[in-house]
Amino acid sequence: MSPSDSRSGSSATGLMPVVRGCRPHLIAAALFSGLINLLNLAPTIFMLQVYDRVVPTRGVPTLLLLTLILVVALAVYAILDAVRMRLLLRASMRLERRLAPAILLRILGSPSGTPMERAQALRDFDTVRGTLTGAPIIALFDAPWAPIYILIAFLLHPWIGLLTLVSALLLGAIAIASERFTEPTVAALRGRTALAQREQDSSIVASDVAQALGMRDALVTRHLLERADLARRQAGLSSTSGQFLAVTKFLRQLLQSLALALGAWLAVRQDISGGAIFAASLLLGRAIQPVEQILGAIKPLTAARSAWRSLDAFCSRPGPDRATSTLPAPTGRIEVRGLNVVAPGSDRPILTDISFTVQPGEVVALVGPSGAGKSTLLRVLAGAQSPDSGEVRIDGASLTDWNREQLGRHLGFLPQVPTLFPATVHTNIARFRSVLDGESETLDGEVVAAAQEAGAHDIILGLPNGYATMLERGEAGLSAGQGQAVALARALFGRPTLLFLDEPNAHLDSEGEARLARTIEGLRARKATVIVSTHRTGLLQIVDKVLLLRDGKVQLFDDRAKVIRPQAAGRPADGGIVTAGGTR
Ligand SMILES: Nc1ncnc2c1ncn2[C@@H]1O[C@H](COP(=O)(O)OP(=O)(O)OP(=O)(O)O)[C@@H](O)[C@H]1O
Repeated sequence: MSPSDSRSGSSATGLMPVVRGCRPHLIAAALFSGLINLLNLAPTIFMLQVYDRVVPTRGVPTLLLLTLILVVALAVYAILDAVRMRLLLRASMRLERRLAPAILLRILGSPSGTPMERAQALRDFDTVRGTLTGAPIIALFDAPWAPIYILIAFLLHPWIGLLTLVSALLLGAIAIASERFTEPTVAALRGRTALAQREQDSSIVASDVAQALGMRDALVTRHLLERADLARRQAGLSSTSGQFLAVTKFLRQLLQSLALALGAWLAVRQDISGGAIFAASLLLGRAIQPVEQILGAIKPLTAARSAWRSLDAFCSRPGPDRATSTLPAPTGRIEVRGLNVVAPGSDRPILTDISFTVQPGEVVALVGPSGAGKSTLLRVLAGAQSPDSGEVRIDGASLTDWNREQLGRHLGFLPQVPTLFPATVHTNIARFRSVLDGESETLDGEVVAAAQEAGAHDIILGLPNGYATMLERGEAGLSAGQGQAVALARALFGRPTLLFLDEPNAHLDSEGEARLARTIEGLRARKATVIVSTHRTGLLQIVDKVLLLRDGKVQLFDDRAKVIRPQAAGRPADGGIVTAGGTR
């Protein structure tokens, strides 16, 4: 079963519907928390009974019975505590099962947000899921039980009840003040830490280039400054939280001792029994414990809440889960109508009002100066980037109506940067099909066929482990030409009928270019539609049409024969484009 089949929670916008599915576990955990908190009173009651019943009467059998009851109560307490943790674990697993596929699909399958925002979304999810099984959530469940302890304290004596109530309110107020003080810093720190981590990761990946360009010291200084700033803010936050914690600890000790003193005074006045002196102190401790726990849990709970909000906002954006139709395999007709793309975060046009039609089996060369928009156009055609307006139709159906996974199997895309994944060459070429369908000889055959069609078979056999060569860091372990050859084989895997190739000859020698020309001839022979961008002119001799882009606009789209100057025998192919305006 593929993730797209199992994303039960992905169709709803936002996360609440899925979280509602965890409600039974959370309600049960809350109920168990109630029982646990009631059983938490067992030692207090035991002590009251021992002082007031056993000691005055010297009743050893009563003591034995009371001890037995206490042992049973504490054992049940321990069991319930373990069951409560199991319930929370199951809620967390459920969240993982129901939400992780939807979030991963959104992260990997939709253009929602920048890559950094998408990476952050998964970290946010892990924070939320982790909080569900940790001490902070337990503190939340225990908090409502403080009033019960206060009530019992009132039953002991109104003065003891009042002191317990005041103590809980005082410590509660400190908890709230601490939250108010620290929340903005926690949120800001979280964003800055994530940014600093991403910047450090980028520097590590590009450290070789930085060294070559003499940028090492500057980068080290930049990160040190960043780290110093973060450390300063973290220290400020810890110091504020620490002060609140210190005040809380002081008050706790003081109030418990005061409870003891108050109990003793009431006992001297014979208002309460001797046992109630210690019970008063214990009860006060129990009543303020949940408050203290909440104080300690504020930081993680605030972080989890802010992670939750960002995740909810991310999941409320348009996702990949629009209902799409499974259509017949495309024949390869491409219609582009009024396509416009602007640079992200600005209104600078990259592509303006692009319209053209390519018939099945045609080979089109996409040419134009650097920055003309060729790569952007190919990315839009392949569905790797969404246009700001206009549309691309494949066999009459808009790209947005196609089931992307289905269309992807009929589509080959060679991006300008090969973008190989950390896996074996085989897995890369097979587009990770083995993960869904398992290894098979048929799959091996298809991989080798694609590599042969791309002219990459011999290159791959020359790698240390051939097709099993592990690309630890994508194409980093390969030469530029090898990386491009593997990426071309991946584009040709599964004999696609639509091919979008971005400068496939960028790293090829003349022999490689001739091989590429044969590959494209082969594609034309099997009626595949090919749009290939190139700066080199050799390929122009074998295409059917030429599309010239300049400043993001179509300058010319016509049959090759009408626009390319024929190649003179014995001359290197310059393939100059001839238009009414002269040679380009
Ligand atoms: N992510 C981006 N953010 C902002 N501008 C971008 C982005 N990607 C591309 N551009 C801009 O879009 C324009 C077209 O870029 P594109 O890579 O499509 O050109 P190209 O014709 O393929 O160039 P080349 O031949 O050098 O590869 C350029 O001006 C580039 O600065």
